[in-house]
Amino acid sequence: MFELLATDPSSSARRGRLTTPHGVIETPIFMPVGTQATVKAVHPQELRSLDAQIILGNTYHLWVRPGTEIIGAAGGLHKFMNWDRPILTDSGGFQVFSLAKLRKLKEEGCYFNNHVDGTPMFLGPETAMEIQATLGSDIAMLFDECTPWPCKHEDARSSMELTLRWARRCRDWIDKHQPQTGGGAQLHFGIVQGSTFEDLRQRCAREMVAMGFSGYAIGGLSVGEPEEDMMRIAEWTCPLLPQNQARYAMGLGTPPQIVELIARGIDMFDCVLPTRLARNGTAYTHDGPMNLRNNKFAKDFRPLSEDTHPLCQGFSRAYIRHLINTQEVLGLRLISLHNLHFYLSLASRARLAIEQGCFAEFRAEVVARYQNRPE
Ligand SMILES: CO[C@@H]1O[C@H](CNc2nc3cc4c(=O)[nH]c(N)nc4cc3[nH]2)[C@@H](O)[C@H]1O
Repeated sequence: MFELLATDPSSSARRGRLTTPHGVIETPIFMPVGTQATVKAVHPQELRSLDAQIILGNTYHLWVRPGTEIIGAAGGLHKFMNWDRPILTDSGGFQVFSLAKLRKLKEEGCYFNNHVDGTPMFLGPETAMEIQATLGSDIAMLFDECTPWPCKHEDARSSMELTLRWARRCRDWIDKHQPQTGGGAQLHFGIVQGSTFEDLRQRCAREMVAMGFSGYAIGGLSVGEPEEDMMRIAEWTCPLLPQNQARYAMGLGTPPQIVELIARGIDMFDCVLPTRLARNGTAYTHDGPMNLRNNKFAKDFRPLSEDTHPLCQGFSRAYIRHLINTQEVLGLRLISLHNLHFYLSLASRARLAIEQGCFAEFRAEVVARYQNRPE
């Protein structure tokens, strides 16, 4: 259940609260990505110290390895990974198209050879629902086709119509196998497709909402489309999604993109950038990304940042640069913790700004100060 707690007079930003079987999520929220049952290099207790309220898992990856038999025998994904707060699992559609080999897309679903050992597999709407029921995630995403970008209107339409037919099959599966609602019941989010076409996005939103899910994601974003298209798609779609349900922009984004999407009515975000870029030495700051491998930090003994996680305090830029250059594990851990702190506190500052009626000033400050070029 999603409660709308406050709205911003200067934009479509909202302050909300989403209740799930493993806990309450305050929105707007950033969700650290934990694809293979771990947020890379970060301990669950560190995630709690970062105030991570919900993390992501992935159906495709966990089904391929270690497999649902093992995770089921462990009692589900929470027990398996020792994480007792909410988990959202993506349905696997995106990863099948971005990772698997020799894919054959059919009406019933997708046949492919998995990316690890080439074993032939099949993933369709009902299979994706069954896997996520076994994982026991708090929020399960419907099985959809992430429409590639760019594409022609007719291709976007047929892809979006396939996503709607698959959504119907997910709906029927849920009604048959998980009819209970509330309490410990798994939530299911629909995913709106339609590429960069307003008519398709609006038709998909209307038909997805008519099937009645617990929340809605905007899919088909962060696939290479220009930022202005990303923002326009959010503007077209959010007004057609229920005010009293959560909206989730999948795979997004940079700090300014997140703030601009909050302003357009998005409540939930996931992005690999804070953890992925940490592994190549890039730390986020309010003034933009800072690549610590750069020679100019060789004798820079200032702290990583004035605004960082307690576990990252006491380490200089020069020291962290040394760790990254020598592939020392502590280097990627420190920057991962710092970047997750940056993204999670950005969301927390947005929540406070909406509550205090100063979101417009917060938005202007974040966007003006952040320079997309690495320092
Ligand atoms: C730009 O970074 C690359 O791109 C990914 C982020 N971008 C992204 N767009 C997505 C769209 C969808 C979708 O339409 N449907 C479903 N079910 N899941 C999705 C997951 C998505 N993730 C990162 O993984 C990274 O590789």
